Amino acid sequence: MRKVKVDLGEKSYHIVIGSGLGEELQRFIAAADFSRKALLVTDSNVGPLYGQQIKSLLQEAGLCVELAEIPAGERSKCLAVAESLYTKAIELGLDRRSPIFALGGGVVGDLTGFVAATYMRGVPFIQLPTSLLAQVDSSVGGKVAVNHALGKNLIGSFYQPKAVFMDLSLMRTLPKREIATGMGEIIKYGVIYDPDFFSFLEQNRQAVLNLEPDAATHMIARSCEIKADVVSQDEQEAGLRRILNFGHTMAHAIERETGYVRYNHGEAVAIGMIGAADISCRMGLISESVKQRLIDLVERMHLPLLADGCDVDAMYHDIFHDKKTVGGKVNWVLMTGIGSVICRDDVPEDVVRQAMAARISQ
Ligand SMILES: NC(=O)c1ccc[n+]([C@@H]2O[C@H](COP(=O)([O-])OP(=O)(O)OC[C@H]3O[C@@H](n4cnc5c(N)ncnc54)[C@H](O)[C@@H]3O)[C@@H](O)[C@H]2O)c1
Ligand SMILES: O=C(O)C(=O)C[C@@H](O)[C@H](O)[C@H](O)COP(=O)(O)O
Ligand SMILES: [Zn+2]
Repeated sequence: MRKVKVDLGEKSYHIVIGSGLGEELQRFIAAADFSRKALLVTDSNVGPLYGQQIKSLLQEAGLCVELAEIPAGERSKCLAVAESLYTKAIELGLDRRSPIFALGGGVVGDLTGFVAATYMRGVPFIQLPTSLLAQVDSSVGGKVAVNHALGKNLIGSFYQPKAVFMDLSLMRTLPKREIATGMGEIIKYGVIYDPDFFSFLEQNRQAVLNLEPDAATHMIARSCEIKADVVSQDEQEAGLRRILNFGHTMAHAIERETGYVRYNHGEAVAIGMIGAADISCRMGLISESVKQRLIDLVERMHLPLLADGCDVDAMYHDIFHDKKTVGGKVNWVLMTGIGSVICRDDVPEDVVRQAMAARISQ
């Protein structure tokens, strides 16, 4: 078992990483000051696999738990589904100390966190991430949100969980495509922070894709350490935290233009990272060979290099809804090498358009 601390003063919490974490979770609940009534939110794929098992664990720990199942998929990350969860919470009589647990991927985590942040102005929230992407990224750091028809994650808050329990054994049912999806965000950590981690991924590609225990534990723990380090220094994205958004300016435009269904988030991030590397190259910040190293790793992790169903004008329009766009200026996270990035708000329109055109299937 590994533990990583997210150091945020009174809001600090631990990420617990291991296989079969039931007892750890029960000990945490026993020590917490929660009301008895609790809500466990999951989705229609994860619920049938693990819903009852986790519900029983929580009941054994003394909670009176109701299971709420939302339809699987990004489309559920919306205000209408959030409202159905508020209704459930009110009907169950959840009070200000009632914990809400998110059991699932990033969709369940972001949506449930948003509900926990806003129901009665905030109730305890615990992340039980089950997808690779959720374990390495979305369950950590407290960004909670729902999507709006006009853009990704546009309605949200910063709301930290009380704890995160990552049980690697729950990922044995994860489809291969979802493992590759998680790799999109994992590669990001190598690019923005840690060249040795990037090399580790290059050298252990098959072991990490197979989620072999040692390789997977290192990959997940190192990703969490990097995210925890960044978030601990800049919880609300005043500066440094922007680097966690590497690849996301184009990714969010691709997701919006394809209705949030054609590409998984981590796939869109993979395409967006190459787009950002391309801009970096055109701006003279990196060489072609550095960009190619990223392209090679993305491709070898079975992630897409090009987006179908997008056009440059629409994507260019979308980036002005990005949260890093301030005063009409888009803040791009660009590479200066493998392991280092900078923010630039002076990328010319034609450079952005050329890089976008290069990422679109013709
Ligand atoms: N808050 C953040 O910091 C942050 C960071 C990264 C991504 N995100 C968000 O996370 C979302 C993407 O998360 P995701 O990739 O986990 O998508 P997801 O939640 O849709 O999960 C992917 C698929 O895998 C299934 N699944 C999950 N765990 C499983 C398991 N153990 N066995 C079998 N199937 C399982 C789900 O039902 C779903 O069909 C996006 O909305 C993205 O914007 C948020
Ligand atoms: O935690 C962060 O900070 C991130 O940017 C992580 C991203 O991987 C994640 O997709 C996040 O939800 C994007 O945030 P947004 O603020 O661009 O919506
Ligand atoms: Zn992301």
